[in-house]
Amino acid sequence: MKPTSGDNKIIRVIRSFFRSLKHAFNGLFYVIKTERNMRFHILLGIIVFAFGIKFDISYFEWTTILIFFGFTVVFEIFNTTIENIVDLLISEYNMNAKRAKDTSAACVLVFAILYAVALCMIFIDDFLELFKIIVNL
Ligand SMILES: Nc1ncnc2c1ncn2[C@@H]1O[C@H](COP(=O)(O)OP(=O)(O)OP(=O)(O)O)[C@@H](O)[C@H]1O
Repeated sequence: MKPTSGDNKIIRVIRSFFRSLKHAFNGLFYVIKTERNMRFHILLGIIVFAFGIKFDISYFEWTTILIFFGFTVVFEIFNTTIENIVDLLISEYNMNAKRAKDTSAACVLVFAILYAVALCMIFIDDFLELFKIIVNL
């Protein structure tokens, strides 16, 4: 059976969707490859995931961790976007470039601090229990 123009349109839409997906993954891999902080967030995420399983945290706690982890990673990606745009626009030293990069980095910092506080609130009891067991050994 011959493909109709409707079929061709669907194929074009699917191809364009996968092309966009490929570009988005290229962006993600670029940030992972170039940003040490991003690799740190991922490593921390894996450790937190392991602790979450070990201490059998609640559904609400998993959701909280997921939201904090997700936003920290997203802010790190945006930070890299800002850095690249600034470098594209200005190659020499410029006070506005400095402020743009510093404030963009501050977004990640503020959220990372809130993430750390949330992790402490979630795991503090489990860690205290573990500490007591170790001390009593
Ligand atoms: N063109 C510029 N003019 C003035 N200051 C700049 C400029 N480019 C970078 N800086 C300063 O140097 C810092 C580091 O910038 P750089 O582009 O090296 O980011 P980075 O080391 O990748 O940062 P991060 O570790 O947050 O990803 C910036 O936060 C800013 O204070």
